[in-house]
Amino acid sequence: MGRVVTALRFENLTLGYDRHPAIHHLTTRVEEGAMTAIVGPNGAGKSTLLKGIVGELRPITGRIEGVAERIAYLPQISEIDRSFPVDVESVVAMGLWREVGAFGRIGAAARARVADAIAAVGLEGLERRPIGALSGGQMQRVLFCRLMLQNAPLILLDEPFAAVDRRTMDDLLALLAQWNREGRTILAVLHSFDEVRRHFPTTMLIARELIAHGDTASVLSTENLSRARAIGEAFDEAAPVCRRAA
Ligand SMILES: Nc1ncnc2c1ncn2[C@@H]1O[C@H](COP(=O)(O)OP(=O)(O)OP(=O)(O)O)[C@@H](O)[C@H]1O
Repeated sequence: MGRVVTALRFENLTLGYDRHPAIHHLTTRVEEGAMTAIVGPNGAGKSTLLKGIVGELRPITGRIEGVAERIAYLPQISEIDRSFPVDVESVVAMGLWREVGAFGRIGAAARARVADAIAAVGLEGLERRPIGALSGGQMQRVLFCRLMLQNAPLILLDEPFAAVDRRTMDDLLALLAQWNREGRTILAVLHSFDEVRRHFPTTMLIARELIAHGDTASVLSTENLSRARAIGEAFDEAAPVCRRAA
């Protein structure tokens, strides 16, 4: 057995908006090199959890430990502005900004890496196309390509296969598996249990709180899923701030 190292530790973590908790009292850990799906009903707090990990949201209570210095984060596609007049190659090259700086010139070696990454996601020939003129699947390939260049040990993805065709999803799942084999930790918010069961060995099921976290087959039990559904349905958006002891 290899050494098991904790990548992320959540300690009594509560995250929310205007002090109103979206997810509360989460205590669990994600091991380094895990390939974990985050699932739960609509409004369960899945996107909120990713925002907490990247530091877009500060904990209301509790903490997150072990966050890698470099995180590659793919937000929901709806949060990405595609009207910005920029082409495929430029968006992909942004994946190198940590290495070359925001306004740095890209040298020949970096340019070759960008070209290789574009080829790896099957987008050769589209380098100069404005991102506003891409299909949903092509755009998601561009974003995965940028993630690839970020070369981060921790990769967070929020519904990466929404609005993509079957072929693109299979190609992108293969990329995720490859990144995971390279030792990267992957956390992905997903809705399709088929993909979760087939490709993600571990799953975290949340519904405003942690329902279960562990090996995918046990987490996605009928009992756990109906508990998650019941908590999701019972949640009162107008409820007062949580009173449970911290
Ligand atoms: N910017 C915000 N301001 C206020 N409340 C928010 C904000 N973003 C999310 N929420 C609320 O926080 C709760 C959790 O939302 P979140 O987006 O994390 O859920 P989710 O599990 O990702 O849902 P879905 O599967 O529908 O994308 C919801 O009640 C939502 O209305």
